Amino acid sequence: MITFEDVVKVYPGGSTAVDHLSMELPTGKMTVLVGPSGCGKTTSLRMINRMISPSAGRILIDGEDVTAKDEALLRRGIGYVIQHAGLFPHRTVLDNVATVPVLLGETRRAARAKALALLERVGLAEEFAKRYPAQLSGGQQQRVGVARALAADPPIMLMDEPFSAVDPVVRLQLHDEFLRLQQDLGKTIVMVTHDIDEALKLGDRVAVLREGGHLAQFGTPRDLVTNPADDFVSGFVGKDRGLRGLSFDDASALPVRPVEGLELDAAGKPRGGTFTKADSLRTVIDLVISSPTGVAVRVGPDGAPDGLVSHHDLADYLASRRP
Ligand SMILES: Nc1ncnc2c1ncn2[C@@H]1O[C@H](COP(=O)(O)OP(=O)(O)OP(=O)(O)O)[C@@H](O)[C@H]1O
Repeated sequence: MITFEDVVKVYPGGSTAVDHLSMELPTGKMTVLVGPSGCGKTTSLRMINRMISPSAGRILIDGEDVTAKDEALLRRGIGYVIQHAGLFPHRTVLDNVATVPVLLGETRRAARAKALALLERVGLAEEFAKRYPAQLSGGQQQRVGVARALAADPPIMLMDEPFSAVDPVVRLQLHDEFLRLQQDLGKTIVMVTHDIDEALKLGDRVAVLREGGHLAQFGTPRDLVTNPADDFVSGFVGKDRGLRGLSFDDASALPVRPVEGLELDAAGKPRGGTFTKADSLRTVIDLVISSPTGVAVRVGPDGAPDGLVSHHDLADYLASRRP
């Protein structure tokens, strides 16, 4: 666990970047710091690995004050990924990733084998290994940045706007890949973004900061959407809060009608969009709205249709859930 205990940062010249920040970031989870420009996100992140020192208060990792640790040892346990990836321009992709394991004492051969495995892990084929960073797209560079941060296998990863320099389509793809990766790795991740959608999608916990380095709310994405602490948070989370809230509930309790006279394609699968019990209610609503027939088809684990939902069924179900 990473604990912020009443942390304050005042820069020379008097601007308060972080104001009495207290929060607990759980081990093995991803916590996202989000808020408008200048609210102290990057400053808070960099105090964790001591690139910046607090003016007051303490930051603890598993109960130990970071300032009590040897700085080099501390950083070895903390990977760092930044916007534009920050790769070494004159080293190949492979060497960018292999550098840290070599510094940590691995043989060049072992480090390269590890680097290749990591590149594959983040979705880069072997052919990219020999290229230089300038010969990659922004999204590919970002993947190399993540692979490089993972190379020392640090328990903690700090990520400062890692996905913001890539276009929106690639960004969504990177999000999904990253969520899958994190499911396997279970690192303690702290990520900074100014994009609330990114924060709500990726964060197990989200810290919303506001101007002057104040913590407006700390909670799960569901907490923020369904129970915003104040007008600032509800304004930041957005106007479609009601709809967003439905992305946190799955369709397991949604009643379905029996499947009758459903048109199937040659493979015996229903035409159009389908959902499973694990999909969110928001997904089901979207399917029903966009379906030419006005119904969405639920399928079982084998892909066979096992129920139908119409506009009316959805409206009735949502009405029945009202407190
Ligand atoms: N080295 C510095 N010296 C003086 N003031 C600084 C310094 N670094 C940051 N600040 C100020 O501290 C405040 C917080 O900055 P910080 O970079 O942590 O914000 P941020 O939320 O990460 O912003 P952004 O989203 O724009 O990157 C800002 O008002 C900034 O101008």
